[in-house]
Amino acid sequence: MTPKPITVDDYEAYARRSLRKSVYDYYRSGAEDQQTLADNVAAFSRYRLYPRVLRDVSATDLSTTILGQKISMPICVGSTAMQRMAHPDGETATARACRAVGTGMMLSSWATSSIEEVAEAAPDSLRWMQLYIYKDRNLTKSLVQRAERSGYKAIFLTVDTPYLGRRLADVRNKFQLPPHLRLLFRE
Ligand SMILES: Cc1cc2nc3c(=O)[nH]c(=O)nc-3n(C[C@H](O)[C@H](O)[C@H](O)COP(=O)(O)O)c2cc1C
Repeated sequence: MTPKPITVDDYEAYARRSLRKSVYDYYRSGAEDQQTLADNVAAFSRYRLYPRVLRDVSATDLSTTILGQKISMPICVGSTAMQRMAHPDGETATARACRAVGTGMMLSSWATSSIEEVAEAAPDSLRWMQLYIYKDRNLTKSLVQRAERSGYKAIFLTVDTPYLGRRLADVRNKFQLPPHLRLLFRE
């Protein structure tokens, strides 16, 4: 039996074994030659945790606040599109997981679950909405209004997508969203 994944690398290996190649490649790839992706991974590997010894550790606490909301640790889930390609529950499962550990989740504008579905799956969770500005300003406005009505606490505006990065793995795989799924803004 394959052991339960423990580290991020274990989960990546598990995903590689479990997902269709085009889906796995979509989740794991960066743009062009992926130099920024490699730089980001290298930057994270330079972080060091300094141990502080001979202190009172009887009640340790990683909690902090973000935009006035308390979270259990300084880690949240950023916007990542099309999560139902990995599991039928998709973004609703991510929202439940974030609630279970007491942190926040940013719902992608390219989510494969609706704004309302995610809110209903984890009603008292901390949720934000990531927004692209569409040429159709009424569509953009209606996404903001739906997020507000469903209790999302903030809008995160993504500004680097007038042109999408060219993701070579997706070009090679002729990546397409599986036909049984729809993007949130196309409902
Ligand atoms: C598979 C995947 C999907 C993503 N989807 C979105 C998205 O829908 N909207 C968005 O603003 N950013 C999206 N991003 C960008 C991430 O939110 C994040 O900004 C980026 O991955 C850099 O952070 P990292 O170095 O922690 O990966 C996506 C990233 C990945 C890897």
